[in-house]
Amino acid sequence: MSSASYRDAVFTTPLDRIASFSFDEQVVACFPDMIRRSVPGYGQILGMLGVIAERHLRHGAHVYDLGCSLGAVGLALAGRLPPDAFTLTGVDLSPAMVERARSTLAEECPGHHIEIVEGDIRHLDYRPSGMIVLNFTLQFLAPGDRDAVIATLFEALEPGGVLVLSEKIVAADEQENAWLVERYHDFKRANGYSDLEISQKRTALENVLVPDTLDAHHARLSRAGFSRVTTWFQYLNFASMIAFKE
Ligand SMILES: Nc1ncnc2c1ncn2[C@@H]1O[C@H](C[S@+](CC[C@H]([NH3+])C(=O)[O-])CC(=O)[O-])[C@@H](O)[C@H]1O
Ligand SMILES: O=C(O)C(=O)Cc1ccccc1
Repeated sequence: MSSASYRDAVFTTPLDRIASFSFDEQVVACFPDMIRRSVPGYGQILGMLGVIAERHLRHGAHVYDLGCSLGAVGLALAGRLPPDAFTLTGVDLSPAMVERARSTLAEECPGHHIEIVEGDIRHLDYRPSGMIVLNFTLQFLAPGDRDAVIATLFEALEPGGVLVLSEKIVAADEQENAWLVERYHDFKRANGYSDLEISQKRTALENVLVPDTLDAHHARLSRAGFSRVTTWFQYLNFASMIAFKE
């Protein structure tokens, strides 16, 4: 079992051919560093998820963390809520992520009821739940698959349940979007990434991470049946929404 975590150097050297970004062993080994240096507000969003769970979760309710990567959402909830407050299923498609999430959670929160399942969130048999979190995951699904997943999650939520959706977003206005993307690249530079790393990763993410506008997210959530949707967080071109089921 290797639990060492490395600095993200995935795109540091010039690559002849830039392969599509994938959540493989190389990414898993540096993922905590990669996501903290690349997603504005990542730590703040995780902290707030615990607060949202405290406020909205019925005692003992079930939580899904979809696209759980290394289980950060489960860890955040376990850090704020006692073991009997909730059960949680983390789901991820990447075997390397799942293997490491399991060992981390077993070590960090042994008393909590958290299981990690290797699977595709598009084809899961969901059980009734009080809270479903997609923390930067929907953006990796083919755009044509997104409506059906959100509709399924609406059905899985109990009345009073909440869906938290964090996403990289695109602004509809071209000038606004250009400014946000430029400042996002400045944010990455300030976090130690070189121009080469920024540009090679951007190429690797083309057609892999396809962002929607905030309006498209709100419209999709409304179509699925959510009566109220609030964007509770935005930092540059990264946002988090909460959708309420009546
Ligand atoms: N169809 C799918 N089914 C299951 N998992 C998937 C699928 N597609 C992609 N994934 C998984 O979604 C995760 C997205 S990362 C989430 C961060 C985490 N939530 C965090 O709070 O640290 C976000 C990012 O890296 O920007 C990866 O682990 C993929 O394997
Ligand atoms: O780095 C980027 O450009 C992002 O959009 C965030 C990100 C973080 C981790 C994996 C993939 C994308």
